[in-house]
Amino acid sequence: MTVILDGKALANKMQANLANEVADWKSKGYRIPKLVVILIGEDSASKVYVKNKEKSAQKIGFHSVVRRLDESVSEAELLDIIAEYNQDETVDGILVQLPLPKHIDEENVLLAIDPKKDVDGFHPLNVGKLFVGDPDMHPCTPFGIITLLKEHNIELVGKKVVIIGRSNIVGKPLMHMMLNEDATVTITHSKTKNLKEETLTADVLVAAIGQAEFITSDYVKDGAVVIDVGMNRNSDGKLVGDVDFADVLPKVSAITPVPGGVGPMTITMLMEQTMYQGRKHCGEESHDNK
Ligand SMILES: NC(=O)C1=CN([C@@H]2O[C@H](COP(=O)(O)OP(=O)(O)OC[C@H]3O[C@@H](n4cnc5c(N)ncnc54)[C@H](OP(=O)(O)O)[C@@H]3O)[C@@H](O)[C@H]2O)C=CC1
Ligand SMILES: Nc1nc(=O)c2c([nH]1)NC[C@@H]1CN(c3ccc(C(=O)N[C@@H](CCC(=O)O)C(=O)O)cc3)C=[N+]21
Ligand SMILES: [Mg+2]
Repeated sequence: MTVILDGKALANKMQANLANEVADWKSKGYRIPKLVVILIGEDSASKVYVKNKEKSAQKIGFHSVVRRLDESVSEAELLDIIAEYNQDETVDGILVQLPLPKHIDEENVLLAIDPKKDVDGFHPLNVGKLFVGDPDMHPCTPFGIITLLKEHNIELVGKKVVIIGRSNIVGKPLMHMMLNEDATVTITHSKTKNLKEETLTADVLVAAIGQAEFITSDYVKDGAVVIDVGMNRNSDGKLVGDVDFADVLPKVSAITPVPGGVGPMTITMLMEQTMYQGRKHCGEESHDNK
């Protein structure tokens, strides 16, 4: 029997738990966590993610601020705005939506965010902590994938995990998290020779490519677990993953759908990490309910 790894269901459950915790804090007069999302320009895909994040934050009861900046904002202005939120003690999490306009250096921006407020886990300090096996703030998409697999008791110890895609926001951090779970990890990319030879060895196959329905059943070993990170529009404008779901389904033991798989988990981990910071700063010593 094939298990559909329902990210939406787990996201709803985890977000309901967070909402209960926030309601409890409210009743005690504690300060409520605040998440600031900085969105630059008019990229419509980015706006959808930002809207989903805002919806979840409001449902949980967090203070949620979306700071929209014009495409033409300078790097210096953006760094000043980040510094302002770093200093603001009522702000627990700061996220700058990627990708950035070309005139802004991504590394400078990620370095500017206080690592303690870096709910995306993209600051080099947090990246380094993950690399040495002592993570603090995690990148949300890979963290969501690990959380979903654990919820379904899918064993990772000693398993062969093959990741397609080596981005800093998905593939590379997931490689480290899988290593920290004692999996044996292979990472592949556009220069990989004989990709299929690699993917056919996978007990757990993760597609983070950005190409609609690229992975068909001939890439997948019988009984594998398939995780689809992709968010693509197909020719009819429908949201589809990097995996051809219907083609692969009969072959796998478990699979994530798109939508309703990894996406909602990404947002939930963002909320969890905002709460994680909030738990340190919204307790009895800081119950001024700002
Ligand atoms: N669900 C969620 O929460 C999230 C979804 N996404 C989605 O996941 C997908 C990947 O995102 P992201 O990691 O940012 O993507 P990037 O575009 O940064 O990276 C894509 C990776 O796929 C590799 N690749 C591209 N084509 C091929 C190919 N034909 N064969 C093998 N490897 C290939 C690239 O190789 P190379 O390095 O050689 O170029 C690269 O490493 C996108 O669809 C994105 O929208 C992203 C983040 C969160
Ligand atoms: N600093 C930064 N952090 C990010 O985490 C980040 C980013 N920049 N840039 C863009 C990518 C992409 N990403 C998604 C998050 C949720 C959904 C999501 O909610 N998907 C829903 C449905 C989407 C819809 O409403 O159609 C689903 O899969 O069910 C998708 C994609 C976060 N990213
Ligand atoms: Mg990218």
